[in-house]
Amino acid sequence: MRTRDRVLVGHGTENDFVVLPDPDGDRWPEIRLDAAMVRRLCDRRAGLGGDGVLRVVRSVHVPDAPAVLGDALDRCEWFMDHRNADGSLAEMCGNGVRLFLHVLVTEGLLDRAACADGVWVGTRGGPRRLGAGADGTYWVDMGPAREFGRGSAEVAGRRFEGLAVSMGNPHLACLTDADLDALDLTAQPRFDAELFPEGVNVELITVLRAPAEGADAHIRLRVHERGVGETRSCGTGACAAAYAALADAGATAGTVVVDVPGGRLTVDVGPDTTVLRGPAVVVAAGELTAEWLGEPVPGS
Ligand SMILES: N[C@@H](CCC[C@H](N)C(=O)O)C(=O)O
Repeated sequence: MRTRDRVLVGHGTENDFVVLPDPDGDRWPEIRLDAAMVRRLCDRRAGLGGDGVLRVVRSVHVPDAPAVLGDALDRCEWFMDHRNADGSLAEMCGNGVRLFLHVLVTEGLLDRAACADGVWVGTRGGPRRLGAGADGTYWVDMGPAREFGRGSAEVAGRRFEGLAVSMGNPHLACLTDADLDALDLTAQPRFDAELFPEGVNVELITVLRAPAEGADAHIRLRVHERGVGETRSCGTGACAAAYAALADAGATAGTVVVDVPGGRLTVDVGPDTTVLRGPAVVVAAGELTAEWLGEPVPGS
């Protein structure tokens, strides 16, 4: 009988994840980590609860890694195999990838000193460089934001216009003067399926301090995530929102402080880079029980 499975729960600005260490790819193959298992793990009452699952696996054990990483496969020892809470795959996760690096360090799979200059990690959105800051936070360079038009979303009967931005995954970043606290984000926003054939993460953003020379811009956002629902934070959403706030002010670069319901992130937008910084926390570590897994219970 298989020994019980090690599992961790953690979060980045309260965007929370179930983390499954599977370095050699033999514990959680696709056939076992199917959509139904992801939904069970993320269930907040009958499972551990989370906005998604992160499988910590070496890239060589991920069947689709060569296709998504190409020549970068050699420099990406590790692969962040991310799933949304509904079981769907996502290309990228800005909060998850910081937690992923933190787990590599805390599980003894990577030396923290090795992250000082940055390490490459594989994702379905391509390779990403990330590292540990001296203050205990983590950073990730998402590469440049890619704008692909304007669109709109309907949230609780109200229409919001925004920029379509890819951070590897799709976003609609809507600047608004609406009272963010008063918005009901419980239902899936309606969106333009032609612009977003794979679905979209919708950010509603208010500008607290507009981008200006010599001072960081400051924005606040709420987000409805594809495959999850409203979450307390979204790292790629913060990057898309920072890009949209800068673009609205006619800027293409700058630092933007992003307040999310679960905390604070910082985004540095440069000509070819989007560097996201923020915390990552492991809350608990333990084992899944045979009882929950539906396997023979030892001693019974
Ligand atoms: N919370 C994440 C984004 C996770 C993926 C997203 N729901 C999608 O389907 O694109 C983040 O921190 O970026």
